[in-house]
Amino acid sequence: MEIRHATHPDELGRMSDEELRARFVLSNLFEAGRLTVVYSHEDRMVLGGVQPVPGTPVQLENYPELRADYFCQRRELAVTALSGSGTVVVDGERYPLSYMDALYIGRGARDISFEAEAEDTNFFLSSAVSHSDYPTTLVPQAEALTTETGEQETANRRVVRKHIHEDGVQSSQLVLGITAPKTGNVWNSMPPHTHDRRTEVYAYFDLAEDDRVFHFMGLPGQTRHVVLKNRDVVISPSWSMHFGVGTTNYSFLWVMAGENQSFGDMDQISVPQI
Ligand SMILES: O=C(O)C(=O)C[C@H](O)C(=O)CO
Repeated sequence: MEIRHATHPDELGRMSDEELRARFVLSNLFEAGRLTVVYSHEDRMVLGGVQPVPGTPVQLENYPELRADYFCQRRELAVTALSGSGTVVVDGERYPLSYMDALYIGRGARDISFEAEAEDTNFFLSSAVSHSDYPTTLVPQAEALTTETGEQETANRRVVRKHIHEDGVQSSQLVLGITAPKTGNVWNSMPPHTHDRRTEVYAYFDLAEDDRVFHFMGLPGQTRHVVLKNRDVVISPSWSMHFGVGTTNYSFLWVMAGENQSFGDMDQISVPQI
């Protein structure tokens, strides 16, 4: 399991573009028949991707770095389908997952595997340390709390779906949803914000081969950016702004962990402050 260390804001301005990507961007998480996971010391989140081949299930391993008897001994896990459809099997119970469905798996689940029904089925994994037991629960896309925000005039009208959140499926730390700018809209998370109490990870998807998202990070007045392709993932430390603009519209999964689970606990940054 690859380890990504935590970052002080002072380091950001000194990093080369390559160092920036090596610290914050996870590329190539999704490879046919493989499960790839990365341990981030930002709120101890584990992030991963699996693209099972139909007919060949992939088992969630126990990684020695966790010093645990099994992956979810002290952790909760969310599995979200970014494309395709399949089944997540948790201790013998089968949970069908289609595009934009999410499965919350509570602490204590021992035996977890991933099966694909369709070609190009991609499941994104996000996990945080858990101090409570909450039931494993499927959240189909249609049952996510769905709202719209932003304005067409400023190219940021978008649909925000919340799958795991304070007023919905309970978790110890994870707060997770999917946002999709509408056709002709390209900006996300405008105006930008920080939430010093939570790390946030964005996994961009639904991008065509030739499209890219320019994702901005850093302190106000000290922004850096990374250029991301389909299914690239970017880690935002709690002190960092996180917003992006695409060469087209796209979808992105956002997942947070940290001190609280309050979605509204954020400090807005006005555009001139960026
Ligand atoms: O487009 C948005 O606005 C978002 O989806 C914001 C994310 O959910 C987020 O960054 C929450 O902190």
